[in-house]
Amino acid sequence: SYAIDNDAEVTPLLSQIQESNIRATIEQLSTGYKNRYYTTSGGVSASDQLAASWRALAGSRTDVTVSQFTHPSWPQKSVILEIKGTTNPGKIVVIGGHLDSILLSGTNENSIAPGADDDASGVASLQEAMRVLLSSGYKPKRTLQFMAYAAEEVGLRGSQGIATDYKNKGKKVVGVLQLDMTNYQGSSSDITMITDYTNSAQNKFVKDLAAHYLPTLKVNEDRCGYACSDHASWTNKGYVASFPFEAPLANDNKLIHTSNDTLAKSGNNANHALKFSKLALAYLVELGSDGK
Ligand SMILES: N[C@H](Cc1ccc(I)cc1)C(=O)NO
Ligand SMILES: [Zn+2]
Ligand SMILES: [Zn+2]
Repeated sequence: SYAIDNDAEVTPLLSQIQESNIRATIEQLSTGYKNRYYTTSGGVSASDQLAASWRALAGSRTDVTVSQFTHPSWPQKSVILEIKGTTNPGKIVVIGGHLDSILLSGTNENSIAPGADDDASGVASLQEAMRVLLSSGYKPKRTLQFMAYAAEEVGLRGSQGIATDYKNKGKKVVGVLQLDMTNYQGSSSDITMITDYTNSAQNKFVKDLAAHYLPTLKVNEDRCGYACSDHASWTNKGYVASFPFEAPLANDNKLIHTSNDTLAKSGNNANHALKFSKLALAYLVELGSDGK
């Protein structure tokens, strides 16, 4: 069962989450490259530059490491930042989003695929939670891992490679949260919990976290109908995963996978992504602070 009993730590950290930082990261990722496709120079550079910026956020903390996960059959690497747990480092809490972008019409070296919502928004949301946890000096009991997956758009391939590796090595991942598309508010609801290819007990925990820490937010649920993002890679390997999404299926961002998936289409702000960044921080601290 999931306890929600770390208000003393979570509440002050939540107030440090800033929309302007999330917006800046979405801007950088969606305009800094023509595309972030898993086989192009833009896709490779985006991975390398994200690793560099996460290393900068890590600063001099000796309990933090940044690595790139090499995938043998394509050039874009996934990026992983780890904050090692203090008393229970063998238990791992994972939060992820995907780094790559795509054009439905086909993607080559010069394609314009900004992927601002899909999924710069998810990476930016988790990165802002990471920044606050790192700069505050917060030390989790369990290990926290932040992941920017490669090659999600071409079959959840980066997360599948990582989840398979973790399973083969018997790594104890206690929970996974996926952030894919967090910044387009297609409906009046704030957070839509995806119920297929996810874990119902953890989904309830995430809903309870929203009710406890973000009580003004409207939370509902919906199905994807297929393995629609990286949470499915973890679920398929027997891990516990949840996927809070930007809107019900019927109201999701219709501009994804086109050259019009830009920050401008979300009002040039990250107000919606801000909610997911706060939810992510609450998830990481509540699950990361458990001694067992
Ligand atoms: N198909 C997914 C986006 C997506 C995810 C959930 C729902 I509901 C609708 C759409 C994708 O492109 N992920 O990169
Ligand atoms: Zn996506
Ligand atoms: Zn997509």
